[in-house]
Amino acid sequence: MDFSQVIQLEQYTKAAQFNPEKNCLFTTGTHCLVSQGVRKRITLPINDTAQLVANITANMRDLPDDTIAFAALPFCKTEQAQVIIPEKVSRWDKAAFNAWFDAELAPVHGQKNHLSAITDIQSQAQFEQAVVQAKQLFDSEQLDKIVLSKQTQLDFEQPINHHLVLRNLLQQSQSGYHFSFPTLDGATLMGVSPELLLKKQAEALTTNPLAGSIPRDPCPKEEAHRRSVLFASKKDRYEHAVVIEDIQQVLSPFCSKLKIPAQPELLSTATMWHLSTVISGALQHPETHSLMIANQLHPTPALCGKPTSVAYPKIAELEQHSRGLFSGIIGWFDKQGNGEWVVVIRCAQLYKHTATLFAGAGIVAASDPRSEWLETEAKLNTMLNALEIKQTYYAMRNKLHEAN
Ligand SMILES: C=C(O[C@@H]1C=C(C(=O)O)C=C[C@H]1O)C(=O)O
Repeated sequence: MDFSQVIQLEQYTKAAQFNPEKNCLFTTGTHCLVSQGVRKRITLPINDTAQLVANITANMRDLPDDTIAFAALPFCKTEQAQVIIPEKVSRWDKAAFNAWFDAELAPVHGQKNHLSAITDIQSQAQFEQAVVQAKQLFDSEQLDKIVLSKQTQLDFEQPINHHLVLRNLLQQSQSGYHFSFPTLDGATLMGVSPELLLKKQAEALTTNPLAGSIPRDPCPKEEAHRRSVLFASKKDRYEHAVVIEDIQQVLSPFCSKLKIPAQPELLSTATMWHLSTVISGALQHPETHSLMIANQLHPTPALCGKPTSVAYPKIAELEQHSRGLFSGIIGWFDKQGNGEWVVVIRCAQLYKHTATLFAGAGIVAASDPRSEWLETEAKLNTMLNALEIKQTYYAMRNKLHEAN
């Protein structure tokens, strides 16, 4: 599917309205893909990439040529990918979808989300302690970088209003890749990722890794200061360089051309600044499936560490919980293997009265444990804003802090 071609705007009928608890959504650039119905739902192991692609190809073989599927792959290679092949996928202009969704939402505007409790799966002290422990690993020179994350569970008085959260995500983050995916456990994985792992269209490849971050600030003067601090930060430039080096190693064997800018740029989301590099390439074999490459890039050192084989088991040890789909990858692909994959960050798993939020930060030898914790707090703001609970969240946090 080539999104550079003119897209026909399809109007939904009342009977086929988009429901975040049932349908998949993925936005990219100025377009939005939304699913209707489920033709097939499958789970597939991801530890063997060639087998994964063979399984996917076999499952799509007898389907019409214009079939599009959505999938979410977990962080951990011993877990399974969830694939949804819908009955139908509509392609919308993103602004038109946004306006339509907002208008459709009018009757449920009143149903706000009221936060009742916060449960940290790792406390601030535990997270900072894990950073200290990780820094000791750098001393023994086993590791260049490791990404540590936390999960926070938020409980609400009523079941979460999924429509409202998605509407807010679409409106608050104009750029980025919005996604909504109904997972097998009955939850909805919803968020807006700023990070493109891979876009593949015929022979053309693009990836846009982010690593090295600083929270945004409402004051323009402070904002300008933060941008220059981030751009000049040796610690963040190193964190970023480790990712670029790894991606270059994975992509080179696939590509006849690979263009990697000599230095990163700054990219902003609604809440953060990041160091960003847009890498483009041409494939030697244009028929290579996007997942063949994406599953080998995943997890990059932006979400895991370097070397991957050392960072991977250390993450399990230091975080002491499973990431599940968080920091995995999510995207769409067509029968020809074209597709787009983004990393599962700035998101939440919504289930009945509960939202589980995820945030991580890249740790290198020069990391300061408190700053890394604050970075993860700032990264939660995307979802706190979308849930419309930021003020209550911080008020409750302060109370918890005082009580301890
Ligand atoms: C892990 C997250 O973000 C990742 C880590 C980053 C960093 O360490 O600077 C930046 C972007 C992402 O690659 C997250 O948002 O939860």
